[in-house]
Amino acid sequence: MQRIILVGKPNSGKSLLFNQLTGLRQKVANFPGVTVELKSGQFDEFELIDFPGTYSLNSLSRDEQIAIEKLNIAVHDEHTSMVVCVLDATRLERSLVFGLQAQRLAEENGKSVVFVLNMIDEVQKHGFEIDVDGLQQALGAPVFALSAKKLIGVAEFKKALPALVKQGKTSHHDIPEAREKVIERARNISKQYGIQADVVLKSQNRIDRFLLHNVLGGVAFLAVMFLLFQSIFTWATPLMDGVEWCITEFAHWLTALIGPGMISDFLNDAVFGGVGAFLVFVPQIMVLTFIIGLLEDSGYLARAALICHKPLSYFGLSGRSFIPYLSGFACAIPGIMAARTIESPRKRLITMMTIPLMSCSARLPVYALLVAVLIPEDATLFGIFDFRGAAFFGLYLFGIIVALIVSLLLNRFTRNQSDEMDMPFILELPSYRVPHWKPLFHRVLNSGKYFIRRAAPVIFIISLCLWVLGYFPQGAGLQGSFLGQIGHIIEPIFEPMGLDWRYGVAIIMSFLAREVFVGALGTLFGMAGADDNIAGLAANIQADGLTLGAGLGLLLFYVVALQCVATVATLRAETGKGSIAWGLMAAYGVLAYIIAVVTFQLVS
Ligand SMILES: Nc1nc2c(ncn2[C@@H]2O[C@H](COP(=O)(O)OP(=O)(O)OP(=O)(O)O)[C@@H](O)[C@H]2O)c(=O)[nH]1
Ligand SMILES: [Mg+2]
Repeated sequence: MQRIILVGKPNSGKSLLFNQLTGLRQKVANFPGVTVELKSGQFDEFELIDFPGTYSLNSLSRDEQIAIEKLNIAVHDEHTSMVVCVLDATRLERSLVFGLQAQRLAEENGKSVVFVLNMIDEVQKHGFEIDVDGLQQALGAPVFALSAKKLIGVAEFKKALPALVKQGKTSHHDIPEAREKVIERARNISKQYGIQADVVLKSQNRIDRFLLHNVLGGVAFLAVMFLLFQSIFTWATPLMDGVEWCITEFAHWLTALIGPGMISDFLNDAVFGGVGAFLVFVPQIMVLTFIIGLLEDSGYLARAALICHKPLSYFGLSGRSFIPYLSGFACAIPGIMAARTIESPRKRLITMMTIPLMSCSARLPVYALLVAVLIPEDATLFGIFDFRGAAFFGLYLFGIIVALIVSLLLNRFTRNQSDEMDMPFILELPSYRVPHWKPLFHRVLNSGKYFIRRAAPVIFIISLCLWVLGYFPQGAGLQGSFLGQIGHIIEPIFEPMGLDWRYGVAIIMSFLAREVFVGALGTLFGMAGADDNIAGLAANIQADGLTLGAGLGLLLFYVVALQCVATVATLRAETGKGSIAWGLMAAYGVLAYIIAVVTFQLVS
């Protein structure tokens, strides 16, 4: 199959164009360095490959190096027929530095080149027009002006591309090799055909004067972060109540239909109690995805990274660590992958090792459940903020603080002379944009679907096993059941945390996946006879008398413990060392246990 490769400056809209051409849904966001791996899809009869963005052929960061290596391989490959180079029309000069280098590389190897002048809608919005024919002449290759977002010119491009690929017309232009010369030519071309950069920058600067201000910028940053975590709780509550109501009503209806007996016990305890208790929290994960998506699409993230650079560098991290950290709030795995954009190998390693301390969405159900148990519903902070929301913020903050302390220690232990010379922190600030709503809503829906698909089967199987072990021998009650007997053996481990064996079983099971904690507890409490309040697990736990110290200790345990096999596998792949990955799992496990025990002893 003939291959088309899609290259260009970071944040120029390659992935969005890739999605429009292939119908796939690769991640698109408004900051440089979103795509860190090659992604492949099909367009027409061709294979289309989306590359990570690169500023030039001599780059330092890991993701760009990978892209450059792969680009070199691709242009030598006989299957590659065309290089499509995406230019950001609002930042023509910067796009052309890599664009011209890529054109030279492609033409040297006999591949044809086409330029896409993307973001043309933003140029038009400012009342400008670009002389596409002139630009075409200057570059000596076809140029398609389009907007991958507003779909201007995309249909024409789709129509013309196959013929151009088949034609395979290659030409040779005299493009200089030296970087300075390339920069000079890029500047000349953009001066002649591009729009004046300050037109676009003006409105951006006005906002940045506030958001990047020494003091106000910091305050705005903290406010944004606080609102983020507050809203996870407050926005999601009505949705969660809705889901809970539906599950409870359905459970009552179905069990009434079936009548009492073993099947009805099973449905109540394992299915509605276990899987149902977990489903209640899915809206929260969707709200979190929505808010992170808003931040990513608006262009604020790059500013936040800039604000955080100085404070983060005290801990041996870089401003570039911020975006991987924030991705870690959704899930550690893409967060660890995103760390590839960090230039310094040591900072990259420290960032990867501490990302698992960012509270990922799998912890949300556990937090929400225990916070609901420990804090009364109508408690407010200063009469405005929901106390439960503030507690959420506190938990996330605790994870961040532990991550910073661990980074500081790792930085002390691994520092050596050679990397004392820090590279300057350079990050391109993207334009502020209105979020692209449709993909954002798709992403939100997908996050819910993905979460259910990933966790529900595991929770179902575990609930089933727990239920069988807890139901038999029949009539012995939960305490006398097989599960109870096993539970009593492990109980001494959890006693110092102030927890009985039922929590112990749920904690051990949650090393498979954190969400299992909620499902397992749901099943266990369901079997203990509290089944008139099926999905209302929080109320059941409250009635059972979980103490504040033990509950708080348990929460902090979940903040710190690394209970995710997939994360360990990713850490192993990205660091190249299994010992680091498994070592971290053990170390965070022990630390979490100690924190929980100390909290229980202090608070009780
Ligand atoms: N206004 C406008 N925005 C666009 C257009 N194309 C892409 N964008 C936005 O530009 C941002 C970057 O898009 P991506 O497709 O992620 O860019 P990329 O080139 O793949 O970036 P990297 O993966 O970081 O190299 C996103 O916020 C897109 O919504 C366009 O034609 N017009
Ligand atoms: Mg991309």
